[in-house]
Amino acid sequence: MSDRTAEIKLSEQELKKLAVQKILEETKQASIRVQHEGVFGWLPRKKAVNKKFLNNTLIAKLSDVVSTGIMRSLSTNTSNNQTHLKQYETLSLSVPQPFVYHVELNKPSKRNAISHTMWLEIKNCFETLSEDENCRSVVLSGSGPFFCAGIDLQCFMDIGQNFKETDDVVRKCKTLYQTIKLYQQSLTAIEKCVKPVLSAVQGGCIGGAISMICAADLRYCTSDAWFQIKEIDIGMAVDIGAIQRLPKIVGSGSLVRELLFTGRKLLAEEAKECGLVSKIFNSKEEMIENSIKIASEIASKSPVAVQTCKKNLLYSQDHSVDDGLEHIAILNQTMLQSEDLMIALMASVTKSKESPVFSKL
Ligand SMILES: CC/C=C\C=C\CC(=O)SCCNC(=O)CCNC(=O)[C@H](O)C(C)(C)COP(=O)(O)OP(=O)(O)OC[C@H]1O[C@@H](n2cnc3c(N)ncnc32)[C@H](O)[C@@H]1OP(=O)(O)O
Repeated sequence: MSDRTAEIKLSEQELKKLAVQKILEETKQASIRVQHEGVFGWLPRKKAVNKKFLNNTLIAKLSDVVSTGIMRSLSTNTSNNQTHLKQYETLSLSVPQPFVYHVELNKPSKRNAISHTMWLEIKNCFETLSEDENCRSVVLSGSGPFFCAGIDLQCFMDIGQNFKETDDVVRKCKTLYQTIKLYQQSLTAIEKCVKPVLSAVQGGCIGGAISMICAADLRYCTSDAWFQIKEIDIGMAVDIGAIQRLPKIVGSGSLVRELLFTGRKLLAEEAKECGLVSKIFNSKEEMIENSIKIASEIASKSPVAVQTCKKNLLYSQDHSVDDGLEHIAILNQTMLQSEDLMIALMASVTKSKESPVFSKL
């Protein structure tokens, strides 16, 4: 037996002795605890958690994930402004901040009234932005002094023109049904866009434009803004979303009915009071600047977290609390495994002054 083996044997014996001593000591302590706590006193006591140690371990473990995440982000985060922007006839698109898209209804000479082309382009635009990994939030506004005058009245003329092609009621119904469904889908594309949509209203917001902003996530306006569910004055019931969405936004069924049945104007202050808008600004410039700022803050957060919030908000809107909870549990069993969680957690734990960088989604 070498000296070295003897040395180890000796320390093993020593270790055994120490272990026995430790067990006896713990047993003695436990027997004292049993007198006060009953049978649970036999359970060994856990040492107090060393928070600093935990913190450091967490940081060390996460830094690997983060550095690979950041590297991947850096390699894909080409300047957002260079992204090829889709061209539309009735909408104007810009990217005022990284990952923030600004969609403007762009027919100011017609008070941004929604023509057939604009209905189609809104649908296409928001479906595209929902998929676009360069987009994380959207500001929706109207160019010129007026947000939107509702449906372009020419649409009704066009429908009338189509009617001339047949006398048959079923065929006429088909034309109308398809048109209504298309316009509904156009605004639903705003609601279903997984990137939060902030609507910003200046001047008037009439008829179909109210249904439009009801499909957005956030609503702001200027102090000169007014809102009017004008459909009643043109002899029709709203059929593109305000009846379904407005009561869930303002809460007062009485007010919603008053606005629907009378078509009276709702001014900015009252719109804020009832919850239709959450902020009022003094001017359009201030409103757009602040909307972009808030959109930019949203864009700085984990896209996984933001998009999951929006999906679950949307789902929960039309389901029971239990169903909504099940939906988020199923979503988050996947989302919580994303690198985004680690990256955000790391920035939070280290109180980093730099915003965390997330990969595109
Ligand atoms: C299947 C059905 C689906 C959806 C249905 C939706 C229903 C609705 O949206 S109901 C609401 C319909 N909209 C209106 O009734 C608004 C009518 N317009 C106005 O009341 C006013 O024009 C105004 C919006 C209050 C603006 O007034 P002002 O600033 O004084 O400008 P004007 O000189 O009146 O208008 C400038 C220019 O814009 C044209 N225009 C305005 N609104 C519409 C519109 N909705 N459709 C088509 N064109 C509109 C107006 O004709 C003027 O055009 P010019 O060529 O300069 O004459």
